[in-house]
Amino acid sequence: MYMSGFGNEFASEDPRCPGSLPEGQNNPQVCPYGLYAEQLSGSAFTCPRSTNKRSWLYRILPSVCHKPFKPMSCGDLTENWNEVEPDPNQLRWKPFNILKSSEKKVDFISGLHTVCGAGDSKSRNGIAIHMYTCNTSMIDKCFQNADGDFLIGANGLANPRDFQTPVAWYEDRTVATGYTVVNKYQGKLFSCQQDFSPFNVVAWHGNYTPYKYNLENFMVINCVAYDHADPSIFTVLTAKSTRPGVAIADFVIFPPRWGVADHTFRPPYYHRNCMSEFMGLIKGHYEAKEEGFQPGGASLHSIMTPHGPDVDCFEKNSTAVLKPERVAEGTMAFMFESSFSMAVTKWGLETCQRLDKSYYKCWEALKSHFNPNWKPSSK
Ligand SMILES: O=C(O)Cc1cc(O)ccc1O
Ligand SMILES: [Fe+2]
Repeated sequence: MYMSGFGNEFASEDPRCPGSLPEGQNNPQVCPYGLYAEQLSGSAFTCPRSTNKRSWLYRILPSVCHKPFKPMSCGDLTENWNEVEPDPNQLRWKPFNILKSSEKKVDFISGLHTVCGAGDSKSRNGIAIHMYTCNTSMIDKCFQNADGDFLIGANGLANPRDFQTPVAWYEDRTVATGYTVVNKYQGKLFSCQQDFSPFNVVAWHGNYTPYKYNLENFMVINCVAYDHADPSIFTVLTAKSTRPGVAIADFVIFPPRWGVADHTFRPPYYHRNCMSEFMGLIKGHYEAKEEGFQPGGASLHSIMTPHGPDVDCFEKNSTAVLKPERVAEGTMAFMFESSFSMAVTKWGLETCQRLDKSYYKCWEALKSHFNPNWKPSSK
């Protein structure tokens, strides 16, 4: 069950415990049902009210009831941005491998591999892009990320009502064999043990919440006259930096839509960007590259690294008869557009063995169409 809305003040009680959310105050001397009150803050206390985020959780036991955190193996999760030498080339990865669970059990945490990033979790200014591939559920184990939320920000053309926040639900479960809480803290993983399930929130209220959003619901706006609008029109979420308009990362998608622009080369243009562009394909074909960029794969076009449509896309769309047509049908590609100049990790460049070494060839056959005798009338 979910509640709909973006940035709302929500309130929720598990229906098994009516009245579990204290009325009129956050800290009654004794909470209903003998629950513990616990605040989860998502902004500094001193942020102006309009940007302040926090939720009040009423739990069976507070989160603090755990044995000390101990460092654990981070696998291929890293924020060492100096592992390999900088590489300004266009990079493209084939679909990342998903191991069979009979080969090796990989859960969400051990399945996290850092591909690239920049900045630093200590100064809390930066970005890291991880690939996860997993084949195993986490049993009696959960994950918290003290370094940042996985994807947050303000809304773009995603309708607020399509953001879905879970209602309160608890399990009152003692785990004698131990429940593991894994914490990502300053780029490293730590784990601790406790003897109960942390999914014990009976009631809560507030505006700092997890949510899910179905990308298929995005209300697409596109050019209805001429020229190619830049992809900011497809922004789902923005992680803002301190500079207005300059994002730590915009999360942008390329959803199915109508292409109707007149006298226009409709696909993405050739460009060099003062931002980094990390792209992934979830399904279908990306409009600027019908081949090579595969679902489950990725690409990185670093700051000022030239890129654009491959030769087939260019030739086809330079001569196409421009009728209204569906673009990207059955497709979902996404991009993190970031103001950070990202470093690629050793895993991303070497260990994963998914780098497409022939990527640059998709532009090799582009030929000159230059005609010095061209006259405006020959248009
Ligand atoms: O490079 C890309 O494929 C992403 C992209 C798409 C687009 O429509 C305009 C600019 C841009 O960077
Ligand atoms: Fe681009």
